Amino acid sequence: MGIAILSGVVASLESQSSTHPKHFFPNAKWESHTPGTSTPVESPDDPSLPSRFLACVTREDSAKKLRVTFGALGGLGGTVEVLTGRNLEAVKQADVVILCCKPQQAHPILNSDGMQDALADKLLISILAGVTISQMRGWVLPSTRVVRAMPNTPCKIREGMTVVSLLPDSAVAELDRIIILNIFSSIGRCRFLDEKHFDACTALSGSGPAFACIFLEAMADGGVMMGLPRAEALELAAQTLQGAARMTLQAGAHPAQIKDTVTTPGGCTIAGLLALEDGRVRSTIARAIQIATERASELGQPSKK
Ligand SMILES: NC(=O)C1=CN([C@@H]2O[C@H](COP(=O)(O)OP(=O)(O)OC[C@H]3O[C@@H](n4cnc5c(N)ncnc54)[C@H](OP(=O)(O)O)[C@@H]3O)[C@@H](O)[C@H]2O)C=CC1
Ligand SMILES: O=C(O)[C@@H]1CCC=N1
Repeated sequence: MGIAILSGVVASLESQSSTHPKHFFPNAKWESHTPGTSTPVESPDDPSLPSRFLACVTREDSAKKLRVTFGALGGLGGTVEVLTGRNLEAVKQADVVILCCKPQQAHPILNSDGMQDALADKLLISILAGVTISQMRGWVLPSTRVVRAMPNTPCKIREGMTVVSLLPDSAVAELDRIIILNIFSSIGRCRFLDEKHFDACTALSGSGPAFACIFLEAMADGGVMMGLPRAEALELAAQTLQGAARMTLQAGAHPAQIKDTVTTPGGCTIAGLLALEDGRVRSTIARAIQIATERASELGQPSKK
């Protein structure tokens, strides 16, 4: 997920630099550690804009993959510095850290020698499922501003959905909010929501691309069953799902209204819809979100066994 965030941010900065060159600061100090941690240091001209990125991992194999991935982006992607086993060194140089490790790795990482001091007075954005702001506050110094964000993989192509939560008593300043929006609005939609909704958001939009792709793949399979070539079936299914989603997002159409408009009386759509209802597709999908929400709440928590 860290790769998706950093790839999207880099792509966004590239497009800004070509349209608004004066807003782009290639030598500014904004560093980002991904996937383990992601750390920006502020630009001398505009402290809310990123310019330098550090990506941290523990395995040299991962580092090699990251260098290839970011190198292939070209431009700013080639400037991403990938560090192996050097979290502390990277965090010390940074103002903003994005924590992108697995939920159970947060505590050991944040409690490693020198990390609390390195994070003092900095913005720490965790994208971890399950791990609460209160838990993380207990693992850092009071001066570290802790925020949770739940992005999703489409951030990689700047079509992401990110939900951000901060506690009402949070010391998160206006500049932090601008930095958070600069990061996550540049790679898709970004919305602030109360932390009590975080597990549901984790399931719905965080895990959502996986659920949507089951539907996408199944639609394409149906087309293949009826003789369509695989590639065309997938294109038709993907563009159709995108079109329907955009009608809701851009035109404000309710899904039921879109469905009714497609459904010619006595036609083929109602025949297909009834087959879906026979398979209890709605409750199956909704229950998947429920179960995933319940599982999200367990992640990063002490085992009850
Ligand atoms: N995948 C998704 O769609 C989403 C995931 N998330 C959250 O993002 C987090 C990561 O998930 P995901 O990307 O799927 O998991 P991955 O296992 O793919 O990524 C974890 C990354 O963290 C690195 N890492 C592990 N330990 C350390 C460490 N001690 N120091 C530095 N880097 C470390 C790993 O590299 P190495 O193995 O080399 O150490 C790896 O690159 C999870 O907490 C998840 O809840 C949130 C939203 C969506
Ligand atoms: O599967 C997971 O736990 C993570 C969180 C949301 C998406 N992936």
